[in-house]
Amino acid sequence: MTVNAESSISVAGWRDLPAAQQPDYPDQDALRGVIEDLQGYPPLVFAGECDQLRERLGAVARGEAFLLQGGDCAEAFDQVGADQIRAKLKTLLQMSAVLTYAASVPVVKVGRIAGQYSKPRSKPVETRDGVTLPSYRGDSVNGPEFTAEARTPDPERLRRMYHASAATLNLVRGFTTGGYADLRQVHAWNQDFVRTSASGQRYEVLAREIDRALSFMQACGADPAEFHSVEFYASHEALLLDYEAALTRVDSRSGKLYDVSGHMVWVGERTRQLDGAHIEFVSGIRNPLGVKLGPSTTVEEALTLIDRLDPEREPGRLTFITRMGADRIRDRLPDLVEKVTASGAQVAWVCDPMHGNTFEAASGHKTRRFDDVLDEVKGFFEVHHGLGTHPGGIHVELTGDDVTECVGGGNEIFVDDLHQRYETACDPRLNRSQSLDLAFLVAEMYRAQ
Ligand SMILES: O=C[C@H](O)[C@H](O)COP(=O)(O)O
Ligand SMILES: C=C(OP(=O)(O)O)C(=O)O
Repeated sequence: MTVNAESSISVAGWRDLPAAQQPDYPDQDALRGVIEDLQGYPPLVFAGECDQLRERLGAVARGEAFLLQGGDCAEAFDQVGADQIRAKLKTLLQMSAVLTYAASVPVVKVGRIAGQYSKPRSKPVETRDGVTLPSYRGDSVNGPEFTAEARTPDPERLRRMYHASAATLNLVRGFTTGGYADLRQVHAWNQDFVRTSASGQRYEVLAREIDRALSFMQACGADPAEFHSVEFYASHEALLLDYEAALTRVDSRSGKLYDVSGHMVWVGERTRQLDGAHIEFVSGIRNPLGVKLGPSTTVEEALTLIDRLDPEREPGRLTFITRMGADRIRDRLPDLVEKVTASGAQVAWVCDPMHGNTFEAASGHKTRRFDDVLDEVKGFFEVHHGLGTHPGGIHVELTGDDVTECVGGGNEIFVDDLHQRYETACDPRLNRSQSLDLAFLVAEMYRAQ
């Protein structure tokens, strides 16, 4: 890889276009200094890994695999610890084991991890007791504390994001290849969950079937390498374009540009304007791309996004992550899927059942109901079943910790419990038990089809 893509093949076109949701840095010289440094830092991921993920997502688009994408709403610098990273990974591995069995296809595992530090916000400022300050935009931009100092965008935080992402990826690579992800161990954790969770009985049949399948494999002497390590990829929202551009490099093998800040990047619902900087930027990189599609998305927008981002119609290049809301998915999704499919494009369709289902509880906590999350996934499966298309996966905000941020689930959390462990830096996440509930329930849906 050569450094600084902007001096060779260009991704610089985005600079002439309006870029939504960018921080207003008071010190532009400091920003330039950090960006120059970042341009010289080593890649966090390799182009070949991005290509491999694109191939895996190609299988999702063709209906031969399922995508499990999940992790924090917003990673935080003070949460880059072994325990937190291990707990997230453990939860994703447990979910993936259940889904693999139920779907009988490979599950492509992608974390919202090692780079998910930047948040688009509905409002640029926040007012408390008559004091107005810039909104918190993620640890890569400013601090969550409500003081003028913390809320002032600081470019040094971009450097911290790079180092936090590198440390996280390093540990994730160790965990996923160094024995921690052994399928028998993951299955034992799931059995433990089934035994101890309030809703566990419901999942006993499935857990027993998985147990028998594993025992059968063992009796046959089958012990494939895939049982002992997993492929795991990192993704985040490509929001801060100065950072993403600084980490965009020319791949020496192909001469093409890759954003080496993560394997997959996505463009969010608030920044996917067709004439905006974000779509222009990602159109120039070879990473597999996601685009979030909310309930206002028109068929024309979806088709234009395909023309811009996947002109070669390459399965795996583009994933549409729909986030309609439980009450709208059955209305809004069918037309999009039908017309996109009729156009001949082979995108992967993935359901984010979180972002269309947020509401504010009387206590002031932003929350989501587990039942709405589940209902949106159900609607997603129903729509695809009705059209004969592939429900390609789920994209979920979750943590491995026992937080109390979303209400409902097997070990029911009530609105009055929210204050107990409400720790998210931005939006509410499913906790470990709710995440596993979701995996078992999605597995049941898959089998019902
Ligand atoms: O995670 C997504 C967005 O950043 C988040 O939903 C925005 O939340 P806000 O409406 O509180 O700004
Ligand atoms: C901001 C996010 O989602 P959306 O763009 O769908 O609102 C997110 O996934 O963090």
